Amino acid sequence: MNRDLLTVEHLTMRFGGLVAVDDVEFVARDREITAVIGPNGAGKTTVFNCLTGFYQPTVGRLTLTHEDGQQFLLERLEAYRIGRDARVARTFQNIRLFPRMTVLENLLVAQHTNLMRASAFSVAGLFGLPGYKKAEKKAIEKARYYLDRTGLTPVADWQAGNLPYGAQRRLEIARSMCTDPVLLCLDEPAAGLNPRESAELNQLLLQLRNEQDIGVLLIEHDMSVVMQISDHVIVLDYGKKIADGTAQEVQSDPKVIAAYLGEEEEAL
Ligand SMILES: Nc1ncnc2c1ncn2[C@@H]1O[C@H](COP(=O)(O)OP(=O)(O)OP(=O)(O)O)[C@@H](O)[C@H]1O
Repeated sequence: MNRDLLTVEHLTMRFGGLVAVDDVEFVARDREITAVIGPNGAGKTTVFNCLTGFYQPTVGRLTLTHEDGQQFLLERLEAYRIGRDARVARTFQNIRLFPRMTVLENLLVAQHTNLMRASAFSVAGLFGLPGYKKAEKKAIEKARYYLDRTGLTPVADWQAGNLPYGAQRRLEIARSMCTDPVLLCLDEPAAGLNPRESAELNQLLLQLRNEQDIGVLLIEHDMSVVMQISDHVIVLDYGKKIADGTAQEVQSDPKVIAAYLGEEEEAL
């Protein structure tokens, strides 16, 4: 079994009287795709917002463990440290690229922090430090690598905003990968994709899982994506976890079927 990457314990998020996430617990493993699913309003995005520092959970412990054993308690970190130090990357339901920059530029901007560090945060560093030249070369190599992995090399010089929708989604994933994440959180990556684009996305996510040392956490409504690529599925309903298992297991779970059909649980 792959090692535990993210451990979520007693995660609770209240907004006034509304309990959006209610004592949720799960584990996401390294080199696995873990899907978080559930009907509208189940609390999926709120879980992501707690993991990535947009919200401070009301209660809960979110432990991310790197391969070398170093642990990060995400609920105690500021959002920028969750990205930079704990190495959690995220995409959003709505595409958030720099539309007027080229595809390549989008991938280089993602590596801005590393480049600025190599320049010692100075103009002199930009022109004089050998470390900067090396970092710049590495950034370009990494961008080229992910252009290749995501099939975007032929459109590297296009403005990102002019790409077809499916390619924009792949670029968002490539951009996240350029920040060297150990955990990649994708919020509805298949939203708005046609069946062909959706199949390409499946291939890309499986390839990343197989080739990179990362865990993928996925919120997705498209069940063809969830069932085909997830190693592990967590189902939320009204903020509570109602199922946790393989795609096959949760698919046949009566509680999950009832939640999706809107039936009363007591009626089961
Ligand atoms: N900032 C907020 N303030 C108040 N209520 C919120 C806030 N964010 C989310 N909620 C509420 O929390 C509940 C869970 O919302 P959330 O967006 O996490 O669900 P979801 O499962 O991601 O839904 P969807 O599939 O529709 O995106 C909903 O009732 C929502 O209205």
